[in-house]
Amino acid sequence: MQIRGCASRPATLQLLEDSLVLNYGGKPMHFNYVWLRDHCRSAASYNSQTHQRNVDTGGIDLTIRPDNTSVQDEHLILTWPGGHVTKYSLSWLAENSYERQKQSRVQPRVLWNSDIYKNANVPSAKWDLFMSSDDEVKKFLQNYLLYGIAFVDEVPATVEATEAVTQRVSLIRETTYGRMWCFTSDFSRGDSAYSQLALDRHTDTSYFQEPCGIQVFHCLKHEGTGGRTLLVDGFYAAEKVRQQSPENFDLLARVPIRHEYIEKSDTHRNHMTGIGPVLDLYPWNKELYLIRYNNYDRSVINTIPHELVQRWYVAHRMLTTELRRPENELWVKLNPGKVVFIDNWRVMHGRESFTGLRQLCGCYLTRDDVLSTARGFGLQA
Ligand SMILES: C[N+](C)(C)CCCC[C@H](N)C(=O)O
Ligand SMILES: O=C(O)CCC(=O)C(=O)O
Ligand SMILES: [Fe+2]
Repeated sequence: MQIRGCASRPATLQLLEDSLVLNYGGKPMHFNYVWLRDHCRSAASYNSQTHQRNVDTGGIDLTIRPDNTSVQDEHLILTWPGGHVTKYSLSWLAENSYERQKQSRVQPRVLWNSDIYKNANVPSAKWDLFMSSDDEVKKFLQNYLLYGIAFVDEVPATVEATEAVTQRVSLIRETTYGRMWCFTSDFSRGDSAYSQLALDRHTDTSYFQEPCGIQVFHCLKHEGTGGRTLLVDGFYAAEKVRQQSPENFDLLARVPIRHEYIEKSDTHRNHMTGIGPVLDLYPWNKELYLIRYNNYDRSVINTIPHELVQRWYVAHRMLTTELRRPENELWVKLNPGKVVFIDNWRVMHGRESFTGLRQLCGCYLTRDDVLSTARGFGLQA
């Protein structure tokens, strides 16, 4: 069937056994009949006020086929057995087709090494404007989404002000470390973060089944030396592995690894485990969306046979080599006033060893809420 309207682009339809092929805008797209009934946007099938489905999917005949199919005025019109009519705009179908999804990215990003990030001259937000202007928050979030890190400067050096900054973009994710936490090297918790030791690049809470989405740091005080913060774009490194060795990349994406946090003290008892691959990808477009990399908290590997163990270590080494390239390291001294937001699903953090009193406060944020705020500003997230 070939249909040509005056202002419309040509569209052709081909009816198959359980699906139809729509050729529109030069690309063939396949739509399954059950899918087409299930996604019907008619008032009876879909509540456009609440954006919720009314159709009882469980009641759709799995061998359903439309009695009649046509394209008119840039719309696909289907008449189903029983008379129900479904109307889709061709642009909606194109937008929501698998073929389109497969080609597009969920999250546009700028992958960086130290030079790329520095040359981009990404501005920091300023406390005053950040607290009063939605436009400033929007710009901040755009940078955060692209780079996986973003800064707010001139923030009063208090826990309250730090909390207020985070409330502009998300909800705080309370964990065993508290809601807002403030810590020094006092070993108050059974973890090396509470020491003066250097910490190699890592992601936090890899021992959660869903690692925290965002980490916020604000150094309220440091009377001593060292203590700089290290930031490394894990996705930049992972993509280098993908280029060099698709097999290694694939292994890191397939082999499940356990991380663990065990704390037994007079005041705290915790035993957390999370299981997942080092690299998590969306299956349909192979886009990377999460990296779990914490050599301190990685637990026993006993879920794979020995030949795979050897191959996994080789792949892990390749990733580690990329992560450790000096040109990929961004070092910043977090002075009081500078708040950093870190995408804990993407960007690794670490720190230099230090002397003296160093007080760091911050919190974790829920990823869903940060992304929701971003979408509210019209950003792609
Ligand atoms: C940030 N804060 C100090 C509260 C917690 C640190 C958690 C440290 C843990 N090894 C991890 O990497 O998850
Ligand atoms: O002390 C720091 O700068 C960061 C320590 C750390 O990795 C953490 O708290 O998660
Ligand atoms: Fe950490």
